[in-house]
Amino acid sequence: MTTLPSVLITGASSGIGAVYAKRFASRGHDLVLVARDQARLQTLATALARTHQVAVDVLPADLTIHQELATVEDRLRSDRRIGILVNNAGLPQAGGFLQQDTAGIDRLIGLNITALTRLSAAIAPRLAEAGTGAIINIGSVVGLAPEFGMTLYGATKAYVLLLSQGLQQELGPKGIQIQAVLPAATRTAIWDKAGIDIDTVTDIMEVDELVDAALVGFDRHEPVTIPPLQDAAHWNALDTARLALLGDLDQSHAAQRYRSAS
Ligand SMILES: NC(=O)C1=CN([C@@H]2O[C@H](COP(=O)(O)OP(=O)(O)OC[C@H]3O[C@@H](n4cnc5c(N)ncnc54)[C@H](OP(=O)(O)O)[C@@H]3O)[C@@H](O)[C@H]2O)C=CC1
Ligand SMILES: CC(=O)[C@H](N)C(=O)O
Repeated sequence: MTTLPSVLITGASSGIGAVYAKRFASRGHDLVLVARDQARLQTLATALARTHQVAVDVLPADLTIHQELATVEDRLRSDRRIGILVNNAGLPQAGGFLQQDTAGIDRLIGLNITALTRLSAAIAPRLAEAGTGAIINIGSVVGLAPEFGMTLYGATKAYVLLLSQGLQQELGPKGIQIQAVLPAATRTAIWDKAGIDIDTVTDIMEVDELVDAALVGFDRHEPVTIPPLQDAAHWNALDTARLALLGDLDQSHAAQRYRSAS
């Protein structure tokens, strides 16, 4: 029996989540796999259990349906073996902002924001009490790039980054490791769901390379890991500029440029 924490991975039926499942299984962690496609989850679970001699549970759930989300929250609250949550399930945006309908907006925000937040909130108190554990949130470089024309999706990923950074501040001192992972274009089924022909994407990372790099960042306890970013100095400069901006805020007076001339 393993003494390592179990890992609950959302969106484990394909792409990035399925590779996280393989990697954590190969490290000897028991798993709980969440997604809608029970058959795919079961096939993966059987293969991983056989290959790595770990226990793999399948917990099918549509995380945009509140009752099904609640089942996963209950599992995170009650199963004390689960010490790592990988918030990976996510939907892309098909079309521009004018093409979004209300049901689609609800679904995208429901999965990319609400489910990720509620699952984090479900596990965090138990991890804080234990003084150990980790939450990995999968964001996207699109969350840094309003220029990419995926405004709604990008906004959900900007939320993932800010939530993760806030949780680092709040929960880091309580012993919980928080990592935001920001992939760029990665070869998975998400492109098809976004209505984009993957063959038209010229620079694309293979999913194994993406997850292996993200896990290097995890093992180094990086708060933010951006596998495709070649020079980490760019991220550091952005963060330094952000802190300088905060230091320049005067809450009591408007800046001179906004004061009337009279
Ligand atoms: N691939 C890329 O280029 C990039 C991806 N990302 C992010 O990586 C994460 C994983 O995406 P990726 O692996 O690429 O895409 P995939 O489409 O391959 O995987 C998405 C996963 O989410 C699950 N999922 C979708 N909808 C729901 C739902 N309603 N409830 C529960 N699970 C759901 C899917 O399973 P099922 O259908 O069985 O429910 C699937 O396992 C996402 O958050 C995405 O935004 C970030 C940057 C780049
Ligand atoms: C299809 C996409 O937008 C991709 N998931 C990304 O985040 O780059």
